[in-house]
Amino acid sequence: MGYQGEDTIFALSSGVERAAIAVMRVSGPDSARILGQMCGALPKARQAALRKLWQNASTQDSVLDEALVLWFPGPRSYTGEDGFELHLHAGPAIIRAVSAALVAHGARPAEAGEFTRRAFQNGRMDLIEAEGVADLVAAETESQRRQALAQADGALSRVYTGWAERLKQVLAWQEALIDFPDEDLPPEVEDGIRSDIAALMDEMHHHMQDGQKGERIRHGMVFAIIGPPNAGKSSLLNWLAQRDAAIVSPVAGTTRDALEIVGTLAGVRVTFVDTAGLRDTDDAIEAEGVRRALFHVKQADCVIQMFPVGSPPDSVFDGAVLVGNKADVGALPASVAGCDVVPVSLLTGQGLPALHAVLEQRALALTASSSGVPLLTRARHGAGVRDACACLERAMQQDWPELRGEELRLAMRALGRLTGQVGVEELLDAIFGQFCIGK
Ligand SMILES: Nc1nc2c(ncn2[C@@H]2O[C@H](COP(=O)(O)OP(=O)(O)OP(=O)(O)O)[C@@H](O)[C@H]2O)c(=O)[nH]1
Ligand SMILES: [K+]
Ligand SMILES: [Mg+2]
Repeated sequence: MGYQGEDTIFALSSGVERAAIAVMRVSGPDSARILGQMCGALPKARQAALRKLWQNASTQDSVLDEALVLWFPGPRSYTGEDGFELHLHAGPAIIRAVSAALVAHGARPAEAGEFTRRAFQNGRMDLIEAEGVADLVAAETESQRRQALAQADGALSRVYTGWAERLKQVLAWQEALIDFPDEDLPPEVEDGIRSDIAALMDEMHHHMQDGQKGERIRHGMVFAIIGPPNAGKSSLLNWLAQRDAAIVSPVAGTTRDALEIVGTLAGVRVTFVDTAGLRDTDDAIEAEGVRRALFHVKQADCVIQMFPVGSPPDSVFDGAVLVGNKADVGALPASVAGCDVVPVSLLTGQGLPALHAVLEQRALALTASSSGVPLLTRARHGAGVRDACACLERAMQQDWPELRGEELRLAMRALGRLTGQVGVEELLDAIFGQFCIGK
């Protein structure tokens, strides 16, 4: 038998909004006893059975609900422990009564992430996969769903365990050098070690450079719309939002506070920020708006720089999508300062599908893996890979075989911490505390 939590825990595992059915999930050593006390003889393992639920089945005292009951004996369960699920009618009074009965029989409410934590401690999944489960529950967009599903399924874990396996090989060669210093080991051994380490470092560097992309998918990106007053920035925001989110008027300096709306581009969550028109001004409030606009430019993953016909900008922000507006009233240049202009008219709608396609391409480029390797999705992963890489760098500079071996071992430890194979006890509270109750 694997890890058993001391307590038997329960939680409502379906959403909290009004629904027809509520799923109560129970896990722990007393599961069989408690289920027996509530519904009599246990149903067949992993097969749904319709049962009356009682406060006490043996005396047929107080029927609580009629429910679908699923019995999951360990270790082939989500947590690896004995557990069961009750699919209840979702009335709040039923949920309260069943919860009270579970407590009366000795179970206690689960803490956030406790089911998945037990699954991890029972070896049902590693830490990276557990984090994928948390992301899956929180996924709102297509790209978040795809990324979390792959991670929960072990795609990212396989990258890290693959690196750890290769390091183990390198370490074996390194130990041969330590154990047989006087033998005539061929010089290829030393060369092989160095080139293997170099190849690993190369892959780690690529992975770290892609690091922001996975986090962009998880958290979403920010696209800031900036430009001079009356360029049509708020008009563009409204078109992206498909509603009148921002005030549009012919008065220059209409927008003061930055205004954010959330949408998606190519399945990626994007927050669009409309900002105050950039210009020198004596108006203190407008000046504060300009200061905030420039702040948003710094924070943004992508800048949409707008200008109206007749007023091309002197300079273009680094990496900006440059949009020329009001194509209906005059001609726009094909490019400004070496940057292509996307010509549009928010008034007539001309050029807007093409602009949308450009923005989608940008969203994809900012989130696509450049190496084909799954993206790292959390700062924790970035820090772990960085640690491993730093050890390898020191290993490369080491001439003493023993010291190089030590650095290789430390690099393996850093990778082991990522998947939860070594020394993570102190991390677990932080990681699983971010889960919702019932997962
Ligand atoms: N002719 C024409 N007018 C436009 C177009 N797009 C916007 N406008 C008008 O230009 C004026 C300014 O538009 P806004 O969207 O408020 O411009 P803004 O950049 O947000 O302006 P500030 O918030 O003041 O910086 C409004 O009167 C719009 O109706 C366009 O494509 N063609
Ligand atoms: K305006
Ligand atoms: Mg505006």
